[in-house]
Amino acid sequence: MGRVDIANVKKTFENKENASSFTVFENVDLTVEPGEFVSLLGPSGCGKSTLLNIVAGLDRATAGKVQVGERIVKEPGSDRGVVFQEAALMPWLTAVENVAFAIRKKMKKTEATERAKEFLKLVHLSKFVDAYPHELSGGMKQRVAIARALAMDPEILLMDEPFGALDEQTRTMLHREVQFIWEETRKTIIFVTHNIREAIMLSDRIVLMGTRPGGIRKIFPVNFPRPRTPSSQEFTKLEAEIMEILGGEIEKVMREEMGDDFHSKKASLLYSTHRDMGDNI
Ligand SMILES: Nc1ncnc2c1ncn2[C@@H]1O[C@H](COP(=O)(O)OP(=O)(O)OP(=O)(O)O)[C@@H](O)[C@H]1O
Repeated sequence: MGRVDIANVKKTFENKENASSFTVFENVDLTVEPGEFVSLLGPSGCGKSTLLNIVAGLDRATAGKVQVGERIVKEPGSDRGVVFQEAALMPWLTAVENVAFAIRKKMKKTEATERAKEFLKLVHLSKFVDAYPHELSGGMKQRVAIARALAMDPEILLMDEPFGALDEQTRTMLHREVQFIWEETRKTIIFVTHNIREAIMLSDRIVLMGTRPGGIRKIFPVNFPRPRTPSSQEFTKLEAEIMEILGGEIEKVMREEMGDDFHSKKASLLYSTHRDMGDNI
């Protein structure tokens, strides 16, 4: 239950127009234990979303295999709930109707509504069950999306930069929320992020991915207790360790994208400014 095995996975995208191909990553091996919270962290384009989509069954691996428990992943399934950066709620339905819609085939309407309310309570939205998406803030919409994914009772929750589009304050609040949900439900969570602090705040382990060649660079266990404080010594020490490798990966990406315009000093300056602002990188 809830265990994810990613074995020797490779992903190549074919470009039919110019008959070329591009391998995003290969030899990716990762086991996520039941109830574990694992973040995928890495520079833009290293394939975090691609890997998550393969686990979700929304994309196929070119080689290797992904298993959830004993089942080989070939397509999306109710054992895996996905939350994306945009909540993608149906604007003509209220919060409770949005959540109930996702489970209405499995049970009677009244039961689906009750269950939807239960999960909106879990994400602390009881007061907003009858609100329409346009009446909700970005953070609230994401909480509805999380409630919708949880209402299907998946073994695994796959989250693709769920807070990437939100402001810092809302993101901090939702970190607490996700931590609470994870502690309450003990779902296995795989969480894609650009943000080192977010990864350290939430995860049991952080999987650092890189590019050219794409793959896993290093896995960092986060061994200190929650709730975690970014100013603590153990937090900043781990942040610096991760940054050391991630900084090099980001420079590689920038060098490739900017060609002759690239200045390594400028890149590290830009990077540390973003870091000091607690920003995404
Ligand atoms: N359908 C596709 N066809 C061709 N190339 C693709 C496709 N989807 C993704 N890619 C490429 O694969 C690489 C990995 O993309 P992916 O979105 O997984 O990276 P990422 O690490 O999640 O990036 P970001 O953090 O910017 O979202 C990128 O170079 C991207 O352009």
